[in-house]
Amino acid sequence: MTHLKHLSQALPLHSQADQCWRRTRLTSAVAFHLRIRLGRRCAAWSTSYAPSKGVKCFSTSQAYRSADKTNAIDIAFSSGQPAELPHRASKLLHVWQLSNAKKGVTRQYTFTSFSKAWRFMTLVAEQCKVKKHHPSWHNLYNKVTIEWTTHTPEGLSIKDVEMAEFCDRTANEIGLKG
Ligand SMILES: C[C@H](O)[C@H](O)[C@H]1CNC2=NC(N)=NC(=O)C2=N1
Repeated sequence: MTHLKHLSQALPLHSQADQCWRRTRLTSAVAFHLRIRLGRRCAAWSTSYAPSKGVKCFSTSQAYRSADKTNAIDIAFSSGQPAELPHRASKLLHVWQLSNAKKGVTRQYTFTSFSKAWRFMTLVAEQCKVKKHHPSWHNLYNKVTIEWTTHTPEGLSIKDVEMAEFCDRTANEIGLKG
């Protein structure tokens, strides 16, 4: 390495300046290129698969790829769903858990009384009639456990996500314990 230092020192002054100018141009061109690439990736990541909590714009392509895989592949979506489904589904996952071989989502609500749990179930049942979509659920006193999945086309569909969002809104309006 030392001989390189000697070589550059031996170069005429205008040649050293030229080298320096080239290096500067190269560095800023690379930086610009990286900013564009990473910027695009982060934009794609945040609009398609980013979870609502803990969204991170990863600065390396490796981290981006693994994060992308985790969120895109870990849910078994039904076929023929709208483009916004992965994003809306991933937003649920801070309170819902994947179930049924990752083809469904499940959540347990705890209310302060049986009558609040029953009111919740009544409102959800009314919405099931509207959407023609029905849960698998269980009630024990003030607790309701509910699971959404789609049998045809098999997987997690937009109807499951819409119903899960409806459940969260309704439960919050009624008021949860704690
Ligand atoms: C014919 C009728 O629309 C279907 O059987 C509906 C009824 N409710 C449903 N509910 C759920 N959760 N998944 C379905 O695939 C489903 N299918």
